[in-house]
Amino acid sequence: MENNVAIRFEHVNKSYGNREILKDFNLEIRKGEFLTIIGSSGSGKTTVLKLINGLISPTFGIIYVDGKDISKENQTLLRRNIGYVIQGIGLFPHMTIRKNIAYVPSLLNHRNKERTRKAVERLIDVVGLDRDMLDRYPAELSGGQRQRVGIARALAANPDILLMDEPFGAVDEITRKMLQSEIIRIHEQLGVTIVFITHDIKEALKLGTRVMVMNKGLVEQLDTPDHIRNTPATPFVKELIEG
Ligand SMILES: Nc1ncnc2c1ncn2[C@@H]1O[C@H](COP(=O)(O)OP(=O)(O)OP(=O)(O)O)[C@@H](O)[C@H]1O
Repeated sequence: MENNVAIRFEHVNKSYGNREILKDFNLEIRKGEFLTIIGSSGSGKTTVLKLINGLISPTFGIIYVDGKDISKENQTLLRRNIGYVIQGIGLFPHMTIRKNIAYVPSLLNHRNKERTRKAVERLIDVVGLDRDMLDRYPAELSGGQRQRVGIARALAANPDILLMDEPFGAVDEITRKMLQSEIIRIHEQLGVTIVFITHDIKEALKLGTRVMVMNKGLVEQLDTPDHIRNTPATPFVKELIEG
């Protein structure tokens, strides 16, 4: 496998009981790509994300991360290299923002407090929050600010891959726009591979270097935002674009 491939699904099938959710699913995501996934509810988007970080296993088929078959990898190490951001990220309410961000193995493991402090400050800068928020508690932040902390925490492990499941779903339109600009900047700055689920076609087209449209466990179209916009491959994609 070429070494510029971050994630690869090879003939993956995922069933829950006798319900087949993904059918002969194939996907290659290159390193540094920003892939957005959009599609009907229940089409298997979250299933794809959970398969990447080994939270669930395929029924058939193989998933490779950085060229390695993940079923043969140490799951803890795999997940350490993959950040996961979900809507309304569960911050620890009794810990300050500083502690919440530092609460990852790579920062906890070394005893160098100064290094941890610097790393946390760098992360809070990266997600565009003021440093004076570090000593507050999650309840003292707005929803959008908490979401930024969630991203900072996911980045704290210095992951190669960032999985984001509707991370901006619960915030107002203005905050959403700011978070979108922030994640584009973070992607450009850190070169991390991002897989991002959204229900908003505008968001999918704005953020993605490629967009995957899913419907009922199948890929309707996987293409650049321009191609999706200008040459929708199926009636489903056309309807999505025309809204
Ligand atoms: N643990 C489970 N057991 C049984 N069925 C499941 C399980 N997890 C998900 N499903 C089903 O699999 C299908 C795909 O779920 P998934 O969460 O991947 O969809 P999604 O595209 O992310 O949907 P949404 O946009 O609504 O979040 C759904 O029909 C869901 O009900």
